[in-house]
Amino acid sequence: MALAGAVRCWRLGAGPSSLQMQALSLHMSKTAMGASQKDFESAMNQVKLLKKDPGNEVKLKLYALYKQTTEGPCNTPRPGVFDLINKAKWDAWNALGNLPKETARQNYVDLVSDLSSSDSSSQVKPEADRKQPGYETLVVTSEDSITKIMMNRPAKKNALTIQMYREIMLALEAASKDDSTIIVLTGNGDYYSSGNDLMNFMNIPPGEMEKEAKNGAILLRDFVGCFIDFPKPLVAVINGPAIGISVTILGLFDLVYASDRATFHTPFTHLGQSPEGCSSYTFPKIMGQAKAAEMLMFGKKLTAREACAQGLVTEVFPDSTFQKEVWTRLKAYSKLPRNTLHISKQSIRNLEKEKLHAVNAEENSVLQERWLSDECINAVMSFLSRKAKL
Ligand SMILES: CCCCCCCCCC/C=C\CC(=O)SCCNC(=O)CCNC(=O)[C@H](O)C(C)(C)COP(=O)(O)OP(=O)(O)OC[C@H]1O[C@@H](n2cnc3c(N)ncnc32)[C@H](O)[C@@H]1OP(=O)(O)O
Repeated sequence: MALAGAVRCWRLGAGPSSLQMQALSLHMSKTAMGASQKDFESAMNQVKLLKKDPGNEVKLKLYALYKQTTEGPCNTPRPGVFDLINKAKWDAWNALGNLPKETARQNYVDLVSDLSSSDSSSQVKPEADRKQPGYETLVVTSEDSITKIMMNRPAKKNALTIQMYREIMLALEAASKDDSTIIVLTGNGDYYSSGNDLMNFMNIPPGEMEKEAKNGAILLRDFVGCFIDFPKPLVAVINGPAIGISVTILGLFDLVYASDRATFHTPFTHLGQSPEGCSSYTFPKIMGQAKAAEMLMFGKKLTAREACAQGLVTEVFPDSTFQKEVWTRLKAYSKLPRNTLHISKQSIRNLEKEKLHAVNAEENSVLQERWLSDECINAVMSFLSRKAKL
C-alpha cells in the first residue's frame, strides 16, 4: 500500500455517527485480545474515512506499521538521496527493526483507533460540517456569504504542490459560481504560504526536464489567469509569513489584510528564478519602480507594516486580535449589495485584464527558461539537501 493510498479519500464515506461506532468497535476489540487480521483490515478501511489530516509524521508511522505487519522487517535497499519521499518512508519502516508482525498489527490498530476517536470528536465542530468535500490540500468553507479557501499543509508551511495549484483553481472556479459575495484565501498554521513547493522540481526523469518546465509554465499561466479573471471581490487574509508566488499574486487581490507577524518575501534571484504572478507589472504600479526592484530583484523581505506603507497590504492588525477583527470586518462587507459590489470590481479591473494576461504569458516564458538554468537547479538542490533556507 502506498503512503498516499493509506491516507487518501478521508472525506468520502461515513458520517460522524458511523465513524464513532467503528472507532468504538475497534477500541473494544483491541482491549479484549490481540488485534486480529480482521481488526487490521477494518483499521485499514477506517484510515480511509478519516477526515482530519493526521500529518506526515503519523502517516509515516502508519506506513511503517503497515509494511512491518504485511512484510516483516524492512528488506529493500535504501532509496537514493534525492528520492526524499521514499527515503523517509524507508527510514520509518527500517526504524521498526525486528518488531514482530503481531505487535506491529496491534500498534497499527491502536493508532488508527486513537486517530478515529479524535477525528470523530472533531467532526462535531460546526466548521467541519460546513466544509466542502473533494479537496485534499485545502479546507474550503462557506458561511455568511463568504467562501473561505484555506491552504492546509501547515507542516510544510503551506508550500504549494502541483495538486494544490490545481485545487485552488477548482475552488476559485466553484466560488465564482456559488452564492457568496466575497472570497478569501488564507493559510492554516503559522505561515500564510512558503510559495512554490520545491519538491515540484524533484523526481523528474532524466531527459524530461524541458517537457516538465513547459507543463509547469502552463500550470502557472492558468493559475495566475484564474486570479486575473476572478469576477468577485478577492481578499487575502495573511495570517503569517508569505513567500514567492503567494506574495506576487497579491497585486491581483482587491483587499490584503495582514497580521503584524506576516512578512513578504520574493527571493527570486536567490533561487535563480524571475518574477511571476504579474508582479513585474503590478508591483512597480503599486509601490513604484525603486521599491519593486528592491523586492523582486534583490529579495528584500518586507514586514507587514512596510508592505502596508508601500500599498501592497490594505491594513495590518495585531496578531492577537487578527482573526477576530478581520472576520468581523469581512462579515460586515459581505452584507453589501452583492451585484453592485461585483460590478464595481469589474469596472476597476476590466481595463487591465488584457495587459495582465500578456504580462502573465511573458513572465511564464522567461521562468520556463530559468527553471532549466544551473542557477535555479543549484538553488533548489541546496534547499533540498538542507544547505540553504531563506
Ligand atoms: C521544472 C518543473 C517546474 C514545476 C513548477 C510548477 C509551478 C512553479 C511555480 C513557481 C512559482 C513560484 C516561485 C516561488 O514561489 S519561489 C519561493 C519558493 N519557496 C522557498 O524557497 C521557501 C523554502 N523554504 C524555506 O526556506 C524554509 O522552509 C522556511 C519557509 C523559511 C521555513 O523555515 P523553518 O525553519 O521555519 O521551517 P522548515 O523546517 O524549513 O519547514 C518545515 C517543513 O516544510 C518544508 N517546506 C517549507 N517550505 C517549503 C517549500 N517551499 N518547498 C518544499 N518544502 C518546504 C520544509 O522542508 C520542512 O519539511 P520537513 O519537515 O523537513 O519535511
